[in-house]
Amino acid sequence: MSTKYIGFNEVTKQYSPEINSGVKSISVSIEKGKITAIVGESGSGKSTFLKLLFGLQIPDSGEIQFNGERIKGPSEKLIPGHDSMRMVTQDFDLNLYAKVYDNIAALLPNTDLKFKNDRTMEMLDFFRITHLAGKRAADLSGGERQRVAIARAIITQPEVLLLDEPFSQVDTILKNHLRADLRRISHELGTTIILVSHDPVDGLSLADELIVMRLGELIEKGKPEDLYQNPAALYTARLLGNCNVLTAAEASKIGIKISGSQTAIYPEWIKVTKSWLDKIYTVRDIFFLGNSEELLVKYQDVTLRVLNHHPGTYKINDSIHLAVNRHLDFD
Ligand SMILES: Nc1ncnc2c1ncn2[C@@H]1O[C@H](COP(=O)(O)OP(=O)(O)OP(=O)(O)O)[C@@H](O)[C@H]1O
Repeated sequence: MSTKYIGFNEVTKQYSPEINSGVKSISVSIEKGKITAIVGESGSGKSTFLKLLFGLQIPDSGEIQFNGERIKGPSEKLIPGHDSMRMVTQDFDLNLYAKVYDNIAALLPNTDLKFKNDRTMEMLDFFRITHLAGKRAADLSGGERQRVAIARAIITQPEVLLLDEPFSQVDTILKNHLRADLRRISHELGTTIILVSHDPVDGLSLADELIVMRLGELIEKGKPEDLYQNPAALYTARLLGNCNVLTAAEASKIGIKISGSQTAIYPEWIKVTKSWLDKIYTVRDIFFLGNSEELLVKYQDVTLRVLNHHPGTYKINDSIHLAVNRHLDFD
């Protein structure tokens, strides 16, 4: 049997015996060279997962293995944290009064100064921050600091890069850059990247694998497309897709027979049709999304959100017909 690259085996960490906290009985493996995103609502245990993996927390029970060896807890190491991993936290951990160049170079020893300088310049170039080399970290924007923090984390070529909420401080344009940077790190350097995000869309668009967490438990793991299209849990569909959720009675009212007690319908699975045989829905509100719009429609007391790719076609109070192409039923 081959050794798992990263493996959690029945890992539990509770911060307090009385209240539900931390993570519970997590068993999962993470593959080398992939980008894995841990997603879940606030307090679901995502950061705890990352801290346990890096060795900043020790499990109450169970074990975490990396390359066949147990991850040591903070009390077992002189400097907490695994030597083959680097973690970028939300506060970036930069020396604010040092220049960008020195923040990055400081991670390399002085034994080979040419190598140190070449490697630092390479990192600055890789992250398109050469022009910031002489600026103090304190004078950078949030997005710039983030790139410096990631450059600093990968200059020593760690096997694993752990990122806690990397997208929390960046706007949409920077988010696109950061996403591309992380893909490049993964593809060109072969670094295994594990990131935590409270916005599942970030995970959907970037990760090779998603781990879905809720209340400290692992709900499911899989490829983003698979989890989006065929989630095992309603929680996953809600988290990833902002789906409509109907009870069996509500579904029946709009002519859908389901096999469980609830059904999930993504807004893009509903089409506006021309058929006069279908039920008549009333457009109650319209939310412009740029290249599409979301229609809030109502039939009796059932409200649905529908994605319309042709903004401007409908007005509030218009009567429309709908066809539900797909739904996911849950017990
Ligand atoms: N040091 C701590 N002491 C006590 N409870 C903690 C501690 N750290 C986390 N918790 C609790 O453990 C649970 C999981 O927290 P964690 O930070 O891992 O979740 P998260 O999914 O990363 O949340 P968020 O998205 O809000 O950052 C939460 O209920 C939290 O309140």
